[in-house]
Amino acid sequence: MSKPLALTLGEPAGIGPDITLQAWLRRTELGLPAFYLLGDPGFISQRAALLGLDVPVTETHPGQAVEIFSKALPVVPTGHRVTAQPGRPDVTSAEATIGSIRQAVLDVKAGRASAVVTNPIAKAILYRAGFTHPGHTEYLAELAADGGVVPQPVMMLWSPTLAVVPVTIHVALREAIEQLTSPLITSTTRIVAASLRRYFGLSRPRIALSGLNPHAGEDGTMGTEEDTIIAPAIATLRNAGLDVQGPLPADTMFHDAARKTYDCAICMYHDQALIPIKTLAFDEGVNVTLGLPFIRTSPDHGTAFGIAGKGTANPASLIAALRLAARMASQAA
Ligand SMILES: NC(=O)C1=CN([C@@H]2O[C@H](COP(=O)(O)OP(=O)(O)OC[C@H]3O[C@@H](n4cnc5c(N)ncnc54)[C@H](O)[C@@H]3O)[C@@H](O)[C@H]2O)C=CC1
Ligand SMILES: NCC(=O)COP(=O)(O)O
Repeated sequence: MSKPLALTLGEPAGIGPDITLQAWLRRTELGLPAFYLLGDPGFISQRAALLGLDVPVTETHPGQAVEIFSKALPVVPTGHRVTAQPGRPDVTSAEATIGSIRQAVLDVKAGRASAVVTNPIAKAILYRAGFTHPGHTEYLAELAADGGVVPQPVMMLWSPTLAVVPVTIHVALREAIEQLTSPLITSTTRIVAASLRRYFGLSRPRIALSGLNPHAGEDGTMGTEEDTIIAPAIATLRNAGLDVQGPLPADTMFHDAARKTYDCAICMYHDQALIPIKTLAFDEGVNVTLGLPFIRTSPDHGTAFGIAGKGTANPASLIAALRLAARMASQAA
């Protein structure tokens, strides 16, 4: 791969810096794709020293990152000084965190990077600093807007054993039910099907849609959204030639045999989708944003403030995110 991956700073008081350093240290052993970190070189050197990790850091620009990567961690400065202490987040880091996401998108749009990989952010901390987007997923869609048109971003959590998509994303459960419509389900499913074809090489992806209510509504006795919203969406999708099954009871669609019948499970709300994958594949799960004009992946976990700066953070999910971004980029090339 000729272009590097652009890796964002994330919340600097969290484990993002720790897992970035650990991933770089394992680059040769694991044959990782080249990446550069968008952040403050001095800050990342300090975290390496705190963790006792021998990671040389080189301040650079994206064009030199691939060459530098074998010898040092390439860091592209964003112009924000970072002073965060592990486990003690505060709003003063917010601009550095947000600035690195903005810069990563500029880099990928300008062809300087092959994909965006994000380190975890602490949403509540960014909200306190005035950030108005629920999370990366929605913010990246705003940054991807073309001529004022914001694409629909779709959150997919992917692992070798399971891929899941929540139709509604970062909203309260009550609001998720209100947001649920047949057009939202069909547009989400179309984006998922197109992305599985384009980036994952599945010529005819098999998609399973969950119900919303217990037992998928039990014939309308435990809720009617299956009949009034989800089944009509499935009919539209089948008429368009997509391989879609459902609505399936969410409690019985994730066991071993059931998972073999589909390539991706589309669920109606955040926890319905994310609980099964984080239970089955926390270490290798990757959060992918579909529907954007560029590739974005991320570890499936959050900032883990309790273990930041302690040397116990597992870099496996970030490593999986780096690998998947590179795989998607080469599949799409
Ligand atoms: N993509 C992103 O930016 C995401 C950000 N978050 C944010 O993270 C913050 C904390 O969220 P939580 O629900 O506590 O989830 P979390 O994933 O940060 O932590 C959950 C548990 O898993 C452990 N853990 C997480 N990652 C680990 C790793 N790499 N190695 C070892 N142990 C690990 C933590 O120590 C904790 O016990 C929130 O502010 C949330 O908004 C959460 C998920 C994704
Ligand atoms: N639970 C997943 C999550 O919070 C990740 O959100 P995003 O920041 O990638 O939009």
